[in-house]
Amino acid sequence: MLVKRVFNFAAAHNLIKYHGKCESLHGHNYRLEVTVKGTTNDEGMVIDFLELKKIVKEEVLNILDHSYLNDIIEQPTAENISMWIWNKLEKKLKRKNCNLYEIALYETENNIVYYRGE
Ligand SMILES: Nc1nc2c(c(=O)[nH]1)N=C([C@H](O)[C@H](O)COP(=O)(O)OP(=O)(O)OP(=O)(O)O)CN2
Ligand SMILES: [Zn+2]
Repeated sequence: MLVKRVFNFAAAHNLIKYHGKCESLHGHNYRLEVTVKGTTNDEGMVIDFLELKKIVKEEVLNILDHSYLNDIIEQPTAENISMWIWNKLEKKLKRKNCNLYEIALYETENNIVYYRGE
């Protein structure tokens, strides 16, 4: 069973190794979807939505929201940001009954990256 929670954060970046308009400093309102896969526990939950929110807030949003991403992630494309988020969350979301399944990062409503650890 898959359980997903949706988050939003705003951040600025410039893609230094990219030749085009995204070389210049600009920002996005990112939509982040974190999906956990597993089986239900005694409480009937794969993972408590509130716990998922706390972990993502502490590990990701408190760092990335309203940040200049280049200070945190080298060449912060949606692909590289997704991998960084995966690496921050994978161990924190590993349980007997579930683990991290997918990161979906929407840079715009049309530009989306999905990462499942490979
Ligand atoms: N594979 C990737 N390609 C691009 C990335 C990326 O992270 N991965 N990033 C950018 C720019 O940073 C940015 O996303 C471009 O955004 P925007 O100009 O808003 O994109 P669109 O022109 O497609 O605008 P829409 O409103 O979504 O149509 C570039 N490429
Ligand atoms: Zn951009």
